[in-house]
Amino acid sequence: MSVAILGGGAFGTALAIALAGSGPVTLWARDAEACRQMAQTRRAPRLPDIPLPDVITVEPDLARAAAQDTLLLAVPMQALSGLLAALPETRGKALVACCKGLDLASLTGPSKVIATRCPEAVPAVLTGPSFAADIARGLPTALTLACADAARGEALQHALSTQSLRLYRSTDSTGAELGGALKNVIAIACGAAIGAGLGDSARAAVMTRGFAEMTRLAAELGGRPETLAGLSGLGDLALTCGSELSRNYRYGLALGRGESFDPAVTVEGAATARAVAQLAERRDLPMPVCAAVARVTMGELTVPQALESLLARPLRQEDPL
Ligand SMILES: NC(=O)C1=CN([C@@H]2O[C@H](COP(=O)(O)OP(=O)(O)OC[C@H]3O[C@@H](n4cnc5c(N)ncnc54)[C@H](OP(=O)(O)O)[C@@H]3O)[C@@H](O)[C@H]2O)C=CC1
Ligand SMILES: O=C(CO)COP(=O)(O)O
Repeated sequence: MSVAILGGGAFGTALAIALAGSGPVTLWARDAEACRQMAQTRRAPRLPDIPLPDVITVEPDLARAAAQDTLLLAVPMQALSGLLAALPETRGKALVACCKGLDLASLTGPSKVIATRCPEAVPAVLTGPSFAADIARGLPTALTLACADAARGEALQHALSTQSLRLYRSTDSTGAELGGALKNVIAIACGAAIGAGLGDSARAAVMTRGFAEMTRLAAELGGRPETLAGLSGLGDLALTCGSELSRNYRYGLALGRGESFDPAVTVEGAATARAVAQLAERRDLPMPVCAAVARVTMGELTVPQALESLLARPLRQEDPL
């Protein structure tokens, strides 16, 4: 199986470094000058401490990179549809989404975006708790490889696992991708809670009620609740809501402290919160934490106002769904 990674940011570079131990890998980035520098210096700008092994070919030409038979899509979620539209023939290829979010234009996750843009390809999702720097350093990591086609999913699981990167397989792409998308929204809420000085107990409450919202929306959209309890849901929620290495969590911290945040940093949870709020409204689903994150990140509510509205909700039974 020949592999190309499309997207030369932190995660794409980390995956390329991890997979380089198994054989040749192609790494495509959209900026030709950045590609030239990476090829020359064997360092990537978003992961500068770890050298690129020689078996990684840095490829500025998208068509040449996309000639490989397995393509790992490691661009931000809102860029996925445009990238897919630019790909040449993808018939029969495995297109593995590595992005975590919902597409604002279609309100769908990456596997549906792939199925819409590239109907002849086999969509899959690689998701779960993993910081790019950990993967690139070869620290032990467990992720979910989800593919509705069980046989192709098993082949991908074996091809993309390494000694330190352990993939578990699933056929529930919807549940897996929603876990990865929604945990970013909850991580913003947890960061805001800590940033506003509300304490660790409040963070645990937000995580747990946020997890109920994740499970509720995933079940509504056809995902399996047990998938949400796995690496792609609960596992990634635990990592992202508790570590300042997470950009979503750090963004939430800044919101809670009333500080600014660098707009150039990739924060997937903000757009995803807006998509979730629209989906929840259309389907009349209670998603109060996600709705609060959407309104705070759009500047419609302050963190104290969001807190007040969450605490004013009627008391209810503790049902996850
Ligand atoms: N970093 C991490 O620890 C993890 C990230 N992920 C997910 O991976 C995805 C990518 O994140 P990450 O690599 O960290 O983000 P980065 O911000 O590090 O990099 C984003 C990359 O995407 C490129 N890009 C942006 N827009 C486009 C576009 N329209 N077409 C082509 N390339 C584009 C950027 O190019 P340029 O530099 O030219 O702007 C950059 O190389 C996200 O969905 C994230 O949630 C998943 C697990 C872990
Ligand atoms: O998805 C991640 C960890 O699993 C990375 O989280 P951030 O995008 O918040 O940095």
